[in-house]
Amino acid sequence: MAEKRNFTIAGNWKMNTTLNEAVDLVNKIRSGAADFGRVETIVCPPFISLSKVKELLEGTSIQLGAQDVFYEEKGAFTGEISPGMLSSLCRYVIIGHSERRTYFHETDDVVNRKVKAAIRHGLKPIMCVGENLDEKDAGATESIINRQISLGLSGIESADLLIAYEPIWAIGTGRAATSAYANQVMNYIRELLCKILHTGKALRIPLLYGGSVNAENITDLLSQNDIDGALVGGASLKPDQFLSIIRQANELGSR
Ligand SMILES: O=C[C@H](O)COP(=O)(O)O
Repeated sequence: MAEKRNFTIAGNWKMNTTLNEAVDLVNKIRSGAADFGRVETIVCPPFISLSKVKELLEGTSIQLGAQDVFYEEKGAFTGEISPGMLSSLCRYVIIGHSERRTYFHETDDVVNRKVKAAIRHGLKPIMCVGENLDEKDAGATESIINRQISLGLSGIESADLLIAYEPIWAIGTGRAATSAYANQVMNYIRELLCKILHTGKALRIPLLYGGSVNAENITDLLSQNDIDGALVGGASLKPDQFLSIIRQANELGSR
């Protein structure tokens, strides 16, 4: 996808920031990000801060995302948040992050239901996939990705979504995948999407890389043909780092 140079940079704040800290963080990002118009910048704070962060982002081009959503519309599901509750607040929602798959036992079927529910409500899912270290070492990366994408997107024809490839062994470890490795897997994902969806649709789906992305490795990663952006964890909590990542994406997109 050498011609596609409108990058997407999403910050996943995970379970970090109180309401006050979220306000402080978004104010710093907002004031620094004004000139980076070629980049679709997304911040994904915890649920409790979505409403306030939405207010603070008004008048900017920075988009808001949630970190999860339930698939039911409403009812007796204590602690859950429905797609209808989110759709008036955010444009994006992360679904199937490996931390949810690992700690909250989310299956591909649950991920699929969530993706369908989000799309039904006009939210853009950022569906996460990725192999763990044992799977990588066993040479099973492609079969794991194949399963997660085929089942996660089962019955879905819309291209209004993003895929985040996050090798689990690279998340929060400071050891990002090499850009060549990430691009190879993401090229596989692109080809898989072309088989599952109409090719024209598949080519429109942004593929984000996630796993120890920082200001030092972002340009190298985004220089790869099949990497359209990044899902950033730890570095998205540091305004200088996050702004540097967006700035570099903007510069690369402007060339
Ligand atoms: O959602 C973000 C990813 O899990 C990456 O996190 P990280 O940048 O801290 O490795």
